[in-house]
Amino acid sequence: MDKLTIAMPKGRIFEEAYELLVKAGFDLPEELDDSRKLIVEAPNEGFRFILSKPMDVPVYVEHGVADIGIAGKDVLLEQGRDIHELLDLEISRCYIATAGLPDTAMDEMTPRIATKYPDIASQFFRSRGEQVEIIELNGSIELAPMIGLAERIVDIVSTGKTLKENGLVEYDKIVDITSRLIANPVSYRLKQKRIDEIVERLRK
Ligand SMILES: Nc1ncnc2c1ncn2[C@@H]1O[C@H](COP(=O)(O)OP(=O)(O)OP(=O)(O)O)[C@@H](O)[C@H]1O
Ligand SMILES: O=P(O)(O)OC[C@H]1O[C@H](OP(=O)(O)OP(=O)(O)O)[C@H](O)[C@@H]1O
Repeated sequence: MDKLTIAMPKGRIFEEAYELLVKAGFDLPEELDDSRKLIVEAPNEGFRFILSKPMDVPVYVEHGVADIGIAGKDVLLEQGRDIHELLDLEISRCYIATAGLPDTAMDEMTPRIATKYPDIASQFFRSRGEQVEIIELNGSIELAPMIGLAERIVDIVSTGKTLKENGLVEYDKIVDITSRLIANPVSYRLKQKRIDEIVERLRK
């Protein structure tokens, strides 16, 4: 049987995704959860896991070097890649929102928006007919309004703790986010039976 390659995101989605796979009864090697290896075999399942940055999971899947993978809906919306979304895993729940300093209007000619999600942010402001300048950052997005780099941010909110502790408030909720099981379209066609079995076990 052909080995199935599964792209797993490292970082905060990993723990919940790993737990979900264990709950679904998959026989996973301990080293998947407890090593620095980037390729981990699960011989009893006929799987091979590759461990990548969350933003890179859809890249591996789109190029077909991973058959399936787990990715945040935020990453899927931002990248708009040619992949199939198979299942909402309902893990790593959060949402994307605009936020900024309290009681501030966006009354500049072209307000600056700091974000890790330039596409989602542009689309949101375009849909409201507002012209903005997008400033792309890689993390600590909440810093931007505090230090005068931007009037608003577009970022993930989960507990709201980061906004609160930095004296920021939420303005608009843009979209709810959870992690999804995704597949390469060709892999899905060729290995549909095995992939559907995985989907069914995870759905339960
Ligand atoms: N606060 C949060 N609560 C729940 N899920 C989150 C939260 N922040 C991000 N996520 C989800 O987890 C994914 C990012 O995970 P993580 O923070 O580990 O990676 P990252 O942002 O690439 O971080 P780093 O670059 O520090 O590795 C996002 O795509 C999103 O779907
Ligand atoms: O609402 P909360 O529960 O506080 O979570 C939201 C924070 O979590 C994420 O940041 P992350 O920890 O990934 O840090 P980074 O943006 O600096 O990478 C996100 O970008 C927010 O800053």
